[in-house]
Amino acid sequence: MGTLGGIISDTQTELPVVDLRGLNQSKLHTKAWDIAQRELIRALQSYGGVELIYDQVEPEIRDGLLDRAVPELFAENVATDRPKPPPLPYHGVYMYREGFPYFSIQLANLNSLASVEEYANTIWPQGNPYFSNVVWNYAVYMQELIRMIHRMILEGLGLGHKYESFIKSLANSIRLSKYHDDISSNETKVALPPHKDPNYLSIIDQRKMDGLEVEGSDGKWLRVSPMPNSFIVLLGEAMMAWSNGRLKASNHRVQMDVSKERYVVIYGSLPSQSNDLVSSPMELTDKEHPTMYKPFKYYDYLKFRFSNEEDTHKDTLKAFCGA
Ligand SMILES: O=C(O)CCC(=O)C(=O)O
Ligand SMILES: [Fe+2]
Repeated sequence: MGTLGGIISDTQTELPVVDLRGLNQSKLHTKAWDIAQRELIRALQSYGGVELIYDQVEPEIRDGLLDRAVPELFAENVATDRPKPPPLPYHGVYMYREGFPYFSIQLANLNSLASVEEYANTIWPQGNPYFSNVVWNYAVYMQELIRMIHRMILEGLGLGHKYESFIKSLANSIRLSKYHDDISSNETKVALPPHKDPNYLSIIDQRKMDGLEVEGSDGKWLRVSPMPNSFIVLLGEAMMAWSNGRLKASNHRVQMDVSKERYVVIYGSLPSQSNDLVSSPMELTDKEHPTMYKPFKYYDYLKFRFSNEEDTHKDTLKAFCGA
């Protein structure tokens, strides 16, 4: 344990760990940055996921979000007063999976404190400054981290010059999730079935309750048990397509004792609604890497994917836009 700026473990039983402590975008191309970038790419090529040690987020914000703001939100019965299904799958405010003790609230187009306040006002008519501030402060920290990861990915693929325009094309979202079933047995079971996220990247903060499992290249499930100062990052299908399959989308699931409550926060990057074409740059196609996916519109793919949810496509993205 403990190599600075590099990989700590990449055995087949654990997700690789990359240390980002001391790094930021003013440290581009220092030795530590280059090592971390290389190891990040390696992890995303073979697992589609990585544990990042990142200590820039104020502990009061992380604790406040997961220990207070999110539980208080779910205490408002947002999970039981289920409104109509959202107009766009994975994009409305409310999400759940039929038959699983999982419920999630997504705040899309997260671009200002006012956008969080607007949502908070729908739950608490007098507003809830604690909730709004903690969610927005967390989003600001995540924005910095997600930019750093995208920069490492683009540079690692030799496309650093596309970074600014890529970042401009992104939207961000935050999902607040709760897992719990009102049962007395302490049985461990699948609480969220295996899936790939459709977006570019997901940064998961689960803190005290484990449950996330990532499929390794040998098909075995790796139990993820992040350290208190780390985050789990998973690559989604849009990034796999953009990278022309050079990076892999992580297949993952949640397995846990659902008689206990588990809260999770996921910050994500995805194509913006006004410009949602996912098209792999031609630099990533050559003889050894023929085109894997035709350019596609992200929101069309979401509709396809979620209208085929019960379908048994082994690879939904390929079925939609495979070349
Ligand atoms: O709860 C977790 O750890 C991951 C949840 C997840 O994969 C999702 O909501 O897409
Ligand atoms: Fe997921």
